[in-house]
Formats: sequence, C-alpha cells, structure tokens
Amino acid sequence: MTKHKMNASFARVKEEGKKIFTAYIMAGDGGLHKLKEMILLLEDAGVTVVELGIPFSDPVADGPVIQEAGKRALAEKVTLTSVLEELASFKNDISIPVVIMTYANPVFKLGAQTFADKCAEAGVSGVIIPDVPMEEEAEFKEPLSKHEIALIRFVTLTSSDERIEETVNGAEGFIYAVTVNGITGARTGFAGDLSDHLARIKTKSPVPVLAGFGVSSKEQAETLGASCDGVIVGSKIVSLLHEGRGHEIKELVPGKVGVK
Ligand SMILES: O=P(O)(O)OC[C@@H](O)[C@@H](O)c1c[nH]c2ccccc12
Repeated sequence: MTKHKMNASFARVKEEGKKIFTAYIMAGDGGLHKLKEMILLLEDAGVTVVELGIPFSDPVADGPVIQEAGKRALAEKVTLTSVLEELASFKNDISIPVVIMTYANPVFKLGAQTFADKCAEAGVSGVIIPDVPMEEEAEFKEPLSKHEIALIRFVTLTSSDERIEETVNGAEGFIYAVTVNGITGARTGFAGDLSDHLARIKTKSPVPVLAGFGVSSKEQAETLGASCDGVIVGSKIVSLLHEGRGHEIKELVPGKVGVK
C-alpha cells in the first residue's frame, strides 16, 4: 500500500503511454455502503487514482456540486472515521490507489497521529488537506511520513517562481496544480497562459504534476494533460455518479497520448 502503490500506478500509466487521471468522489454520497462499488467502477473506467472526499460542514474551496454532495453525505452521518473504517474493510478488494481529501478540522478532532494510523490501516496512499499551507504542514506530515503516506501540496496560478520552487522541493506523491482562481466546479475555458504555467511547474517538479479545477471533458483532459502529467476531475464525476450515469465516466478518460 502507501505512496509506493501510487507511484507504481503512475509508472505503469507512463509506460502505457497514457496520462494520469484522478477522479474525485465524495465519500458517502448515496450511502457509505456504495463506496466500494463506486471505487470499483472508477477502477474499471481506467482511472489512475481515487481522490476520496470527506464531507465537511464548512467546505470553503468546494463549488456547488461538491457542496451538495457533501450535504447528502453528512445527512447519511458519514464521518472521517467511518470512511476510513469502511475503506479498511475492503482495501484488499481494490487495486486502485486512494488519496483522502479532507479539511483540517476533522483531522484536528481525531488527532493527527490517529488520523495517520487509520489512513495506514485503510491502505491510503496520500492525503490532501487544502486549508493547510506548506508552512503549517509539519504536524500532519510527520505521522503520515512514518506510514509512508504522501501529503500532497498545491501550486496555484498566483504562485511565484520562488514559491513553486519551495513547493516542489521535497514534494511527495504529486503536485496539485490548481488551474483557476476560485472554487471547484466546471468551467468553459482556462487562462491562455495556463499551458505555460503547467509546463513550468513540470520542469521543476520531481513528482508528477496534475491539473485540477474545472476539468469536465475528455478534450480538456487531453489539452491540459499535454502540458503536465495528467488531470484531476471532481464535480463532473460527482454529478455523473449522482445522476446514475457512472457508466459514462470511462468516456472522460483519455487513452494513449496522440490516439483518439
Ligand atoms: O470539481 P472540479 O472543478 O473538477 O475540481 C476538482 C476538485 O473538486 C477536487 O479535487 C476537490 C474537491 N474539494 C476540494 C477542495 C480543495 C481542493 C480540491 C478539491
């Protein structure tokens, strides 16, 4: 398990001449008993990594689609602990690496050490905590490092070159390159210089660079993926699953680079 499992998946994708495709889902949307089935569906669709969101009452970076999914999951009484325990119960039945995405508050409540231990028991490869800046990551990172679980860092459009260097230096798992200024959710277009920005991060980063926020089609995934190592798709996947259209997810995943 651990981050090595995720790194092995990244290496495989590269060997196959493809780009990394990370799918975000909200744990417990539709009930926690659906989680295994949802993850297996993503695995079958050709997704490389699952980013598993934990519902939270005050999701400051989430757009409307993910906020609604979070409300549905909270109504099912889903918590960080119940998600990690559910994941632990079927970890041997899934082969796709899982990254947990949670705000800092639920981790504080549980305690950073207990959180890391439970992630390890659940076979988690990485953790994303969007409201913890790099300067404050140490107390989360240390217990996770002991279990060889990656703590993922963000680069934003407004990051200076100096900031990018600091961020990629010692980065683990992958770099989450945010493609827009704002919250999550589908967008129709991106800034004209986004490809240059992604390519610049990629030349500096020792780990794969994945572009996320506003990616909702295979074409966008291909275009952005051409300048980095792949993409992260959230709101579109959450909507398809909620509408019972999970079988369409595979249509979002690009095939071999250059082959349509
Ligand atoms: O939904 P989008 O626009 O496809 O973006 C991915 C995003 O949803 C997912 O990675 C995510 C969900 N909540 C977050 C909070 C912060 C950063 C990232 C996220």
